[in-house]
Amino acid sequence: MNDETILLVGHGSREKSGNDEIEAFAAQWRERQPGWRIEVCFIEFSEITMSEGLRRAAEGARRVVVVPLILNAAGHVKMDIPQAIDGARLKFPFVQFLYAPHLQACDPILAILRRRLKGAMQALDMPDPTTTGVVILGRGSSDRQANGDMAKMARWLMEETDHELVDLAFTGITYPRLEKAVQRQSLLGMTQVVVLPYYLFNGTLVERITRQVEHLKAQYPTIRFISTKYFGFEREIFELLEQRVTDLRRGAPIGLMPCDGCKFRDFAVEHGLGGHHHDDAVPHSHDHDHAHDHAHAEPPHPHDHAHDHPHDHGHDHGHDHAHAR
Ligand SMILES: C[C@@]1(CC(=O)O)c2cc3[nH]c(cc4nc(cc5[nH]c(cc(n2)[C@H]1CCC(=O)O)[C@@](C)(CC(=O)O)[C@@H]5CCC(=O)O)C(CC(=O)O)=C4CCC(=O)O)c(CCC(=O)O)c3CC(=O)O
Ligand SMILES: [Co+2]
Repeated sequence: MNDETILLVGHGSREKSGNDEIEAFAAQWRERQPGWRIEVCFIEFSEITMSEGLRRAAEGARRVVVVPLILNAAGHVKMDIPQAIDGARLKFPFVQFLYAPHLQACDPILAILRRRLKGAMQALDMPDPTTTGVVILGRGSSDRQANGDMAKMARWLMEETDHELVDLAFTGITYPRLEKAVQRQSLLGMTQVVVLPYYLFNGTLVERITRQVEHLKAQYPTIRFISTKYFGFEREIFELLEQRVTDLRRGAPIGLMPCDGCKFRDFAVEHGLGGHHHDDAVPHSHDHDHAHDHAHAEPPHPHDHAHDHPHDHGHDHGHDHAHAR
């Protein structure tokens, strides 16, 4: 399929090494999939903006598959990328643009967290998990749906391990912050604390986390701290993205997102944005947590995040969250 471009959308960072890692990730992906034409662009902090990336991807292509290299769905996934795609559709009317779902809080991501936690426990010489607190440290957003998905991961990790205390903290925007989570874990008698940054690549935030953990070590000399590596290059990330691409090519409905807790609901209703089905009494029983088990065909769901579904004319933005049309 040489008339198709995969456009990988990374977040981007002021810390150049983070952007270099995303380029390196794309290079590794090309090695895994030599037949695919893979381009890269960034939401922020790069000359290769989304509009530039979309232009490059559209060149000589009949179809562009936009694949966000993003963990959670907040403003970037719900607003920024769809807006950029809308712009590209106007500029390149003969190119079809498909929008894949973000990575999501799902079992493959949980597998990475479990591997990181296991490695940390080994590095600590396997202490008692009941006195070893865990803190999943997410970026945080003002979207409670995205923040809630992280809470789900903390819960799942607790259910899959012997750690009794798996907390969630955020680097910014929302609370609690790492310091508060550690303060609580200290009061509850934890003698080890494992910090699991929920990040894909290096950046100013990851570097800040490293400094914060050093600070905490000095502040709590009786607690042993360990902070694990971000997970952009893990096998599961490549596999999730590949699943996204093959699902979209098949035209499978994927990445269903429930409306519960969605911060753009009122905005969309107020502005009468077409295609936004928040008021429909659609049961969310088939809200998929992972994009893996989509072998069964389902009718398109209004929250189907597979934008520009090839068989879904006139409703090309499945999860129509308030992007202007
Ligand atoms: C350092 C900083 C940039 C700077 O100023 O240098 C930075 C950096 C990075 N953000 C990343 C990720 C995300 N950023 C957001 C959202 C926002 N990020 C914003 C600020 C900042 N982000 C600056 C620090 C401010 C501070 O001190 O806290 C906000 C406030 C303003 C804005 O950017 O619009 C806006 C809040 C919107 C709201 O209110 O909700 C979301 C959620 C979403 O989608 O909206 C995700 C998750 C994406 C996912 O889920 O993957 C990554 C990639 C991490 C990785 O690799 O995983 C980096 C790279 C790095 O760390 O350098
Ligand atoms: Co950010």
